[in-house]
Amino acid sequence: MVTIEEAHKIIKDQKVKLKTETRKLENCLDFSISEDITAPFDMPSFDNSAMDGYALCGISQEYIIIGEVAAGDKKDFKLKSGDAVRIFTGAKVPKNTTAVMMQEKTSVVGKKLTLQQMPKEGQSIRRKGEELRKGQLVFEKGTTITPAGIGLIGSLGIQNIEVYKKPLINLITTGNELIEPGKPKAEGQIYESNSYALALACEQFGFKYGNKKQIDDDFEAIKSGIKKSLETSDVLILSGGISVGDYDYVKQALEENGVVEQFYKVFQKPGKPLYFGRKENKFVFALPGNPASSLSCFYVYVLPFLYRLNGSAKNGLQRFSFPISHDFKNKADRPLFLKAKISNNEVEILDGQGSSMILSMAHGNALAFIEAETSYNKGEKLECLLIS
Ligand SMILES: Nc1nc2c(c(=O)[nH]1)N[C@H]1C(S)=C(S)[C@@H](COP(=O)(O)OP(=O)(O)OC[C@H]3O[C@@H](n4cnc5c(N)ncnc54)[C@H](O)[C@@H]3O)O[C@H]1N2
Ligand code: MOO
Repeated sequence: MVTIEEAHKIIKDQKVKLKTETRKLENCLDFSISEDITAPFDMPSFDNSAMDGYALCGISQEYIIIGEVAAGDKKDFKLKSGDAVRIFTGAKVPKNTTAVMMQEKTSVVGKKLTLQQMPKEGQSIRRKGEELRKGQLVFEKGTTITPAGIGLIGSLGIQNIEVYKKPLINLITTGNELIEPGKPKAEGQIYESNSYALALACEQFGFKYGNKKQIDDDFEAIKSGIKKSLETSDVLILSGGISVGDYDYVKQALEENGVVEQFYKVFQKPGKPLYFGRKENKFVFALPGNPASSLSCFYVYVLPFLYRLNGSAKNGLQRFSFPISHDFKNKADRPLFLKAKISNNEVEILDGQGSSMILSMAHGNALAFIEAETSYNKGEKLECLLIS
């Protein structure tokens, strides 16, 4: 049995080989970049108008309109004092432009332009390089690409990005009692739900699983299922069959497949029988079968490791401390990850904390962490991991 800190350290200390690939801009969402991205040119790359209106030379109330420039035009006017040019948003401002005045503040008679207010120098001009300078660091290696990030990289004219490959993840659930949702349920059976929760937890954070398999509590079937799944996994996630019952075959089946235990059992609730192992560059998390235990262990241990394999600078769920909305005492000798709900800047520990109970997790949005044998008074701050 290891402590939570020891388990995290063992996971963190694993030597991993990160693989990279080149991906097209549009296929990079949630990938982590594997080399710094710098601006290839100033952005904007030329002074341009922020408004539809008139580019003006000199500060005055009246000007003569000498031409027009629209977005994308290559025309190159050189203004003299008193000149104005009709201009549109995004168009390159002519040389010697002092300011741009939006058209709503102007009136035009023939070629004569009259302003309703005096222009201010530089008004409504987006200056070359005001957002980014050529060579400036845009994204550090390890940054996860968001939609805005894709927009920014695209605006820099970059089409192919060097990213870390995502780990290949396979899922195996075990248990004779498990049947697929949608099928009729016999006495003693329950619907298999962990694979759905785990698969979508992967997807929520930008990871996809390759395949999922449901296997009965049969040693040979579990052993060969693991062998086959390992062939195509960087990370194999199992659920169930990892405790000490007569039909809990997962640990032995992993060992017989050459997986080497890195830790087994963590001093925590839920998720005590959590197992972590490795076979060369393949990693295995065997999560306890109880639905709340498997998902908590995914959030607390598997997710940070997936981020690591993904080359991401992130190391797990976001953590925040919130005042607790009621008194709470952890009477247990183990630290707890409690299903909790953050609302109105307070955290409430929800009813229904059993490891088999997923209702409170589904209604909540956080896991609150409490040390063993610790009390909290209403208003005291409690550390929470945000799950949604
Ligand atoms: N004698 C002991 N018994 C148990 C201990 C212990 O220390 N000594 N630990 C308990 C703890 S803590 C946990 S957690 C469970 C974990 O057991 P397993 O990982 O072997 O899980 P199973 O026995 O296969 O299943 C537990 C529970 O969860 C349901 N389950 C399993 N898989 C799924 C699934 N894919 N979808 C939905 N529900 C699932 C299963 O039906 C069981 O009710 O062991 C305790 N026992
Ligand atoms: O440690 Mo288990 O996950 O509580 O039921």
